[in-house]
Amino acid sequence: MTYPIRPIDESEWPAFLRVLEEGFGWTPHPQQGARFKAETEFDRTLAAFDGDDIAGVTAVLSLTMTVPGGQLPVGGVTSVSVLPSHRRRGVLSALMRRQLADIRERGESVAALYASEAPIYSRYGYGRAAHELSFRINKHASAFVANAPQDPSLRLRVAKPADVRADLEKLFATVVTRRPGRYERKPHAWDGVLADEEADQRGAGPLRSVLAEDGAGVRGYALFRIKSSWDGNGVPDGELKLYELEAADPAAYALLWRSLLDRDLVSKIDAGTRPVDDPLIALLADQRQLRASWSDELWVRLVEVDRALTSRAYSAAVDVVIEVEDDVCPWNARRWRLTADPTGAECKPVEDQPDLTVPVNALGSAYLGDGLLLESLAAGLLREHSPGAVRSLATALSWSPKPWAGLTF
Ligand SMILES: CC(=O)SCCNC(=O)CCNC(=O)[C@H](O)C(C)(C)COP(=O)(O)OP(=O)(O)OC[C@H]1O[C@@H](n2cnc3c(N)ncnc32)[C@H](O)[C@@H]1OP(=O)(O)O
Repeated sequence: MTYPIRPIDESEWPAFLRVLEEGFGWTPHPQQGARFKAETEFDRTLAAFDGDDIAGVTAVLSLTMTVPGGQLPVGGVTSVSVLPSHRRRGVLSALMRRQLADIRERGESVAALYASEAPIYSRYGYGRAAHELSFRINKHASAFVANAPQDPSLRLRVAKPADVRADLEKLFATVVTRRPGRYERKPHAWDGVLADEEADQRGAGPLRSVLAEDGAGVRGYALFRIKSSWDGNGVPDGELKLYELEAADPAAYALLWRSLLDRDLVSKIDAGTRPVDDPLIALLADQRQLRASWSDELWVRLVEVDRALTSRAYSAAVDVVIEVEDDVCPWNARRWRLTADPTGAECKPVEDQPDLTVPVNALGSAYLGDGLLLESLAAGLLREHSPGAVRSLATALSWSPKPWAGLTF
């Protein structure tokens, strides 16, 4: 069976939303639904129709994402859902193929997404490109190393987040270009970050902020909620749930963490998503106390391999012929010679013998600099024809800091 696919217009939003609600088993509260609609780019939605009814949906957000050495327009794939009555009939596959063709036509060479489940997207050429750590720290075991940075000119300011939105936006704009995977926030995204209706609080009180600043301005901020409680013996046992901690420099970063870890009446700090190379790991005297858990974060798809590979910077020189396997975007499936060094890159179609053969999702997983090509080689998922070719490409593609988006889209 085929299901005709087209973008929806605004009048079809309730039907589009219903498919998302059914797929995710989720009901947005009215303000959440309004924010969601406001950030939807209707000309970038797609719906698969069964007669007059929508059976499956997806959408793209036009993101400006940091990649190694710069920023790039990236198709941020979101809102993927197929009605439970229509699952496993190829609706998602049809939507994904059409969406990738649209993204290419739009001129974006890279697509990215957050996956609800890890097994879904590699078949469409997406690779696991960034990871996150969650920390669950006991305040009483959170001492810093003796040489943690300190800056006496820094002071803390407690403020209602909505009152300091301009400061938060300004600081965020200075840090967003520093780490691959981060993307610029539009006003709707900030509305979501700062949303504070009771349903957003989930029993953990209002959104709070603390800023680190000096005479010249704000150098960092943290956004969090506190769920206060006392145990049966009357000992304070509050929990601080951290949403964001951004800082322009190490001293502001250390001060903000210290202010959270030392918070009175709090015994546990739950940091839901942090980068895998979070400087807090080095600051803590006892890293085991992070009680970290690890998960995939962003998935990346090279929609046009050559343009994507020439749109980022390289850590080292490389000259390899890559044979790319790609069933979903056949224009990528050929041999490419990548010649790159820290001053620039060129990627040309060639007929030469390949140095390595890679599925396109392996390139996506290496694109933001996480160094995952060597992991794929060790797992037997790549074919190396010239010894050392994978290591050479992996070294050139690797980047510091490690990729992390930090906010679901
Ligand atoms: C970026 C985001 O928005 S992530 C959100 C994704 N959405 C959800 O998780 C909501 C709940 N789930 C759903 O709506 C649906 O199950 C979807 C969208 C995940 C899949 O839609 P379907 O139309 O059933 O997928 P489709 O029939 O095209 O499946 C294609 C292939 O993927 C496989 N597949 C689909 N979903 C999954 C899954 N969750 N886990 C493992 N394999 C899957 C199918 O088995 C099929 O494999 P095959 O080609 O070897 O037969």
